[in-house]
Amino acid sequence: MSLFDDHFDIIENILPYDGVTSYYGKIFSEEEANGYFDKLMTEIEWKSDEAVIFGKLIETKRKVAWYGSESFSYTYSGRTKTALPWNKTLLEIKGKIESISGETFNSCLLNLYQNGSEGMAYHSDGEKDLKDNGAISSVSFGAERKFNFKHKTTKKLVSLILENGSLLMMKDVTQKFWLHRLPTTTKIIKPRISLTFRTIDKSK
Ligand SMILES: O=C(O)CCC(=O)C(=O)O
Ligand SMILES: [Fe+2]
Repeated sequence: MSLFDDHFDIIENILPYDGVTSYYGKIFSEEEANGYFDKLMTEIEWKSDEAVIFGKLIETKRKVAWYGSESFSYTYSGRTKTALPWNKTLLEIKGKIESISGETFNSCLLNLYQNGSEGMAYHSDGEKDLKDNGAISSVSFGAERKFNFKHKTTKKLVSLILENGSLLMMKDVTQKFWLHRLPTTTKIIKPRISLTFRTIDKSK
């Protein structure tokens, strides 16, 4: 299948300035997306996330997993993790987003939020192991959730809904100027999985 066989209602840039973040909408059919959701629930080695906050080791409710092309180690929130090898499902999804976007990725952080009480606070993904200004692709399965961006200095807010089977691509200087979060909500009672594909720069 060529790039041009796919037609999406892409929003080229949801940000008004200081970065490029494209929303491709649903890149998988409802049926495909639900199939991937079920596979990822059972195939992925989900673990509670651990973070060191104010010198204390805490466990988050959100579950995570870390996969990659090599057994990369990845440090965030003061903890180092080692990537598991890709499985068939992840390679399929990775292939699809690479063909759509023309970008390549060598690792993926997966998040499982059981319901709206679980989210992720404002942060940017400019970790030192990542390629500078490398694209970060976030694919969503399951419950639709709101997603917010906040500019680091102007405090401008941008909000969108991440649909089942959708792709959001943060590129260029987005991480440098904007924070993003998955806000919690009492309205959502179903689980959501996100896959955030990244590029680890081994020379760093
Ligand atoms: O779940 C999401 O869509 C966001 C995840 C995220 O920001 C991250 O893993 O860094
Ligand atoms: Fe993030």
